[in-house]
Amino acid sequence: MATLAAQKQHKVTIVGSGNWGTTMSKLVAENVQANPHLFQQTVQMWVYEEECIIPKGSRHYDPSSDMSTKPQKLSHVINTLHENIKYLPGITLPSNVVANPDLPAAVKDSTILVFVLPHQFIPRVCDQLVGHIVPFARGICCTKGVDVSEKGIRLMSEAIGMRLNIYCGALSGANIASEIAQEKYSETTVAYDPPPMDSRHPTPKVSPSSSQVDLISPSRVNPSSRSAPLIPLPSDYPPLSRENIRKLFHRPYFHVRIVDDVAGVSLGGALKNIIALAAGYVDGLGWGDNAKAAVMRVGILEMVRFGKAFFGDSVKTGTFTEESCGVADVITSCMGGRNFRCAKRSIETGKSIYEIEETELNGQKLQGTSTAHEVHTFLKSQGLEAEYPLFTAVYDILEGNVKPEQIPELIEPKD
Ligand SMILES: NC(=O)c1ccc[n+]([C@@H]2O[C@H](COP(=O)([O-])OP(=O)(O)OC[C@H]3O[C@@H](n4cnc5c(N)ncnc54)[C@H](O)[C@@H]3O)[C@@H](O)[C@H]2O)c1
Ligand SMILES: O=P(O)(O)OC[C@H](O)CO
Repeated sequence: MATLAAQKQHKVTIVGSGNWGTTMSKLVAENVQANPHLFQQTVQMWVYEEECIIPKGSRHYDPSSDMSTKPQKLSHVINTLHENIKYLPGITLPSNVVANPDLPAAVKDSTILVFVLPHQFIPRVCDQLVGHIVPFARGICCTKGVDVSEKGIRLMSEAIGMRLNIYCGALSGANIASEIAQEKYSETTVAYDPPPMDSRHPTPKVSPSSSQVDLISPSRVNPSSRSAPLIPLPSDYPPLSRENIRKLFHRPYFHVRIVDDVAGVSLGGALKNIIALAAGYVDGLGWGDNAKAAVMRVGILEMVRFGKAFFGDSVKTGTFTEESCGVADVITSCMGGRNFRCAKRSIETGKSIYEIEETELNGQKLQGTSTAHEVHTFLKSQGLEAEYPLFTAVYDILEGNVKPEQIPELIEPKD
């Protein structure tokens, strides 16, 4: 009788430990416990090390303890208290989350790398990862942003995939981290279109109602732009099929829908942050919900136009209009996201949004401000600023070239 080859389990590392990074670590750690045949039981969480002190309002505050009186390494505090007191206070992390400030050690032998850093840090962190990851690792990018350079525009998943020569999918949705950390129901979209070599078993249907889940098409990350061909996953690991990737993220409170449109999912997450700034501006002016809905409508149209214009036919309109990563993320971000809140506060207080970010976010980072600049740089290089009046208006507001009160005239179609 034939014996089955001994199966290894995938080691998972979360690269990032901010508000979303820590939430991701929590839900992934719960899922590896639920799937011990697929995943190793410890989830490494890379921490960009800093010193912190337990604040007075924390449930862990104890004036007789060093942690409450002397600055401590954040990674040490997380591993001792099982709580990220700085970026996700009040949430207990499973004990199988291990905070690790040593990047090469955190990713050593990991076959699944989940990237959850603010997008401005991705290129430098990827440079530090070169030579330290297994060559057959696969990535999932949960970062919302784009990578703009003199060469043009790339998705963050592409920036990761090309730098590390790995396949990288994307996860994005209407996902305000603090709600998910409290296990309140939400949906997300995972774009995972794995190389055929990863799906040794037939890919099961994920949701019969989705028109997109059955499609297996070539990777959107152009393999020719890699320095070498993708390295197949060794056969003693479970296949990294869509279903197994889904098992890593899906929770009873975090519902995953899988699509194959990596570009659409990534662009939805990046561009909605510009729209959320516009929504914050009009709300800060006291213009109410109709005005917010107007900038959301125009923003969604620009998002679709942008995707189709610069990422080709692989981008599906439905990704923006039907999935959590599109319209739903625009809505949630324009109601309660940090970009929305900080833009609104900047109008209400007369302070710059950068000052609000610095003084009110306790180290958390806005993505919309830099994305507005990056998208503008790219559009200008194409001579197409006028085709994207809302994105351009937000850039001009940030630069002080126009006032938020001018948004209606700026986004009005020109004959
Ligand atoms: N927070 C959310 O609700 C949420 C939800 C979905 C997606 N996202 C996306 O996830 C990504 C990460 O956001 P977040 O909310 O986890 O982070 P955050 O804004 O809460 O925290 C900032 C993080 O950046 C780290 N950092 C600071 N300087 C650094 C450096 N030089 N190099 C590397 N890291 C550094 C900090 O240690 C911290 O972990 C963003 O792209 C964001 O848009 C966030
Ligand atoms: O708080 P924001 O504005 O970074 O948005 C958070 C998430 O992206 C919402 O889905």
